[in-house]
Amino acid sequence: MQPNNALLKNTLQSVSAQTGITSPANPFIQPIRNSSQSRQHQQEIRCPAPPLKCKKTPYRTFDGSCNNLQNPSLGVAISPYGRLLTPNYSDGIHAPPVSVTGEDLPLARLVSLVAFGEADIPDPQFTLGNMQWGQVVTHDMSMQAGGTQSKKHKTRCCTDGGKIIEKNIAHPTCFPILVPPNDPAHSQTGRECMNFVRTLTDRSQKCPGNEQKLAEEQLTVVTHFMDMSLVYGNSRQQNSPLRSFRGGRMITEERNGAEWLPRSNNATSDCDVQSTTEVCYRAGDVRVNQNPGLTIFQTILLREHNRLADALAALNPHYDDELLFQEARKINIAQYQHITYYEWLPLMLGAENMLKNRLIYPVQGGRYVNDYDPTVDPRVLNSHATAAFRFFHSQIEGRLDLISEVRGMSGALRLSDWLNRPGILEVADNFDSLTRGMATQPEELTDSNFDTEIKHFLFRRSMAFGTDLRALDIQRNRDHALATYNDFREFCGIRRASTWEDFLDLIPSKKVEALRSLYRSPEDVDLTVGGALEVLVEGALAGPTFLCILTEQFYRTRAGDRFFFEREDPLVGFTSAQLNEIRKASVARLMCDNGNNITSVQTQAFRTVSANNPVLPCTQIPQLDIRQWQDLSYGREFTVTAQSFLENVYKKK
Ligand code: HEM
Repeated sequence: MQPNNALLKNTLQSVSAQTGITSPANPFIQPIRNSSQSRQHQQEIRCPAPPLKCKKTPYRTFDGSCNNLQNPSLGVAISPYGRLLTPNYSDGIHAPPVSVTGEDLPLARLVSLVAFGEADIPDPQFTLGNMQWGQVVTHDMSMQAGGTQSKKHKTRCCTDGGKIIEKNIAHPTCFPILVPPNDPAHSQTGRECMNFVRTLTDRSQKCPGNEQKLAEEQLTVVTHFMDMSLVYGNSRQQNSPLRSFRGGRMITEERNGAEWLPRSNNATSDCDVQSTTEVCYRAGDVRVNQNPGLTIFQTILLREHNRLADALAALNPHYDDELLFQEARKINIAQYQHITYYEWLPLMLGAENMLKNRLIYPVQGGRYVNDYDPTVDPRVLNSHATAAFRFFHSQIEGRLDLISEVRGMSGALRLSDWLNRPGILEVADNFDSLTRGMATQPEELTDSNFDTEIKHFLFRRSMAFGTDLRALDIQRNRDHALATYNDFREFCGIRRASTWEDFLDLIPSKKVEALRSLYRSPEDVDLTVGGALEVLVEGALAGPTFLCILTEQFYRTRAGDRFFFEREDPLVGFTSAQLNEIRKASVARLMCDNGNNITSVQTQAFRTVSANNPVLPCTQIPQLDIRQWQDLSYGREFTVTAQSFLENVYKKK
């Protein structure tokens, strides 16, 4: 079956027409500050040894160790993803899956072109901020080892001219995405190959536990917990260079009256900058610069930390830097977990579904929820990170609107012009205009369409075309050898299909026809593909199979986290009065408090503006009252350290 050329031509034309939209000239003029930081970029990927001893402390470790006291390594940075089902390697250990007939699976790029559309349909209910928060949660929870994501990978599986490098001379981790003949985009430039490097595994990195030749498990290099590791880093070594060690603050750089993320000391390797003076940032996560919306949220969350640290310092001048830092971090993470579980996830997974499956509880005020269960495995599931959660790539919009305080549109950016080039945020009013844009512009409808900007132009770096995120997702599914769509249907209690017609219970007939034209058997359909073609469950933004995986993941992420913010635990929890304040947090409040000069936003910023959700002055958006953190249990004459604070916690019990 031939891909639909006409459709692509139309969309290509409309995208190139967008190039005319405001694309501010290269504006980045700040001198580089030399620092000895951002060592995480050269970090070697080695599985850590288990911690020798876990300390009793109210605070999380940076690397996620000692969250589970019975198994202190569970969920630590640089460890394997979890699995729900046995991997589907064709050799049982390492080789990507093939068809049940023994033949190759259809090319990932062909599947992307034939099974997925690229229609531009704005979502009537949800804003671009909804999509963007999802990427924040993603980056907090996982990052496949060895991936550079936005930066050009050092391992080349294709020549720069787009030809395949022969298997016998290519790097063993190469698994290039082959471009089908007549590809509507790449046939125009003769590209035959898109780079793809396989994820590093417990076996490739010689991690303890897989000395026998067992099936490989891919490694994720960030902590599995929802702990804002993207802001604070995934180890003490990553965290230290991000801290100012004064007043509990993280390092920021002040320019033009605003606080910005600190600059990377190697802009040319960390970003796709066009000059060495162009701004490129560093943060707890190396993906920080990937796209403007992501960098905005990273900045907002960093500014929020410093805002909280300053407020705590004013309230408790006897606290030392470490205590201020850890308390601000604890509040920041709690607010973020609250927003994620009570404001964001209900839109994605459906509030009723979440209540039913104990992902949220109908609690208010300062009431605790004591559902921590040390037997729950908190690790990020491979099927979640590699298939189900990536379905929300469908929400990405290729055009970013610049919106003024009175909610007028003053311009727009083309996404592929600004990937890995964050300096655009420091130009004029762009930071606030794009933040308001995230609260105003609709995201793309969550469906089987993926924006041309990510399907044909991703990371194009001034070239005519780039790579294809949908094809990357499909190839990654095979790299990680996820069990098939049919296997996951069965796992989720849905009838296993034995004929193509059996898929009609969840997938529209046109899409089943597309699958039939691509795959040799219903048994071959990749999870990433089948799951993304299902009709959405009422009230949620995923079909039944993905909803089952996502629900399982977010149950584990809360019930398996000893530090989850709703716990009553006197050591790691909050007082009831403090919990009541945490529950006032919202993404709207974060935008109000941490924009450069944002003075109004709607209360539910993940939802589009409407009569029920009007833009309001920030003064009307509920706000946490930091006075609940005033600590009067010490005399003011001496400095309170994290250690003496802890001793006091014990004394009180
Ligand atoms: C403009 C926005 C975004 C861009 C450009 C983007 C791009 C990418 C890229 C390039 C990868 C790695 C692909 C690979 O090599 O396998 C990736 C991985 C991923 N993305 Fe996105 N993404 C965006 C937004 C989102 C959103 C909104 C979500 C979910 C709500 C999401 C979820 C994921 C997940 C779960 C992964 C795998 C993470 C891991 O390594 O374990 N992304 N994305």
